[in-house]
Amino acid sequence: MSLRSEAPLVKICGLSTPDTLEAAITAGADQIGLVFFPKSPRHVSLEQARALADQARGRAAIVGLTVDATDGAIDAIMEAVRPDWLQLHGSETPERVAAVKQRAGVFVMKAVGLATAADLAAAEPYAQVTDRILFDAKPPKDAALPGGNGVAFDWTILKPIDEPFMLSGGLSPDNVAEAVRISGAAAVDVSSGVETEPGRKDAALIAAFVHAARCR
Ligand SMILES: O=C(O)c1ccccc1N[C@@H]1O[C@H](COP(=O)(O)O)[C@@H](O)[C@H]1O
Repeated sequence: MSLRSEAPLVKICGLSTPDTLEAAITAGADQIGLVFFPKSPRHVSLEQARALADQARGRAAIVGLTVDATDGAIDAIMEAVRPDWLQLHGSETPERVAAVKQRAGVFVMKAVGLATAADLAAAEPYAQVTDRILFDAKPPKDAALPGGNGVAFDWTILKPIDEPFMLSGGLSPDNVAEAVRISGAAAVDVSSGVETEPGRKDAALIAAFVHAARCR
């Protein structure tokens, strides 16, 4: 059982404007996420991402989120954006995660979708090849996106996990403190819970989320 007392690391994902990026950094976010997935309302071009990354560099860790990206796409992101982390949010195998990590030479986190405790077994093969496991909710059956759906899951199933992990899925300023308390997460990640509509981040919600995550 994980009984954490220190404040969790906070990642704000899907930032796409200089103003909301600045709001996340000012609020004290540890990591900022840039989404490279054209189906997402948070997708950014390489040019947009390069400018946002330049604004964030040295102030918060930069995470590039990809979904089953090709080597060419990974190379293009690494060259243009130079993220500190890659977040692999598709159906990448452990072998693919290891290959991406070696190719890119940065930290890699792998998202694993959970609905029930039985789904935890899917994370085991990634333990040796990833720098962090990100437990997210399994997407709804008809979802267009593999993440960023604002769907939560039963956080109690994470209680037995000993290794530090990141938690996402339907987190918001209203529930993040309880989610950390119940799950024991070392880090939290939010996208739609700090938006007023899909893809539109809100500075006040971002500040409220960071505050709520840290003040338990
Ligand atoms: O945010 C997106 O648009 C996205 C697209 C494709 C894969 C993952 C995506 N976001 C990640 O999904 C989870 C949960 O997000 P939410 O807070 O429930 O909206 C989070 O890890 C985001 O990084």
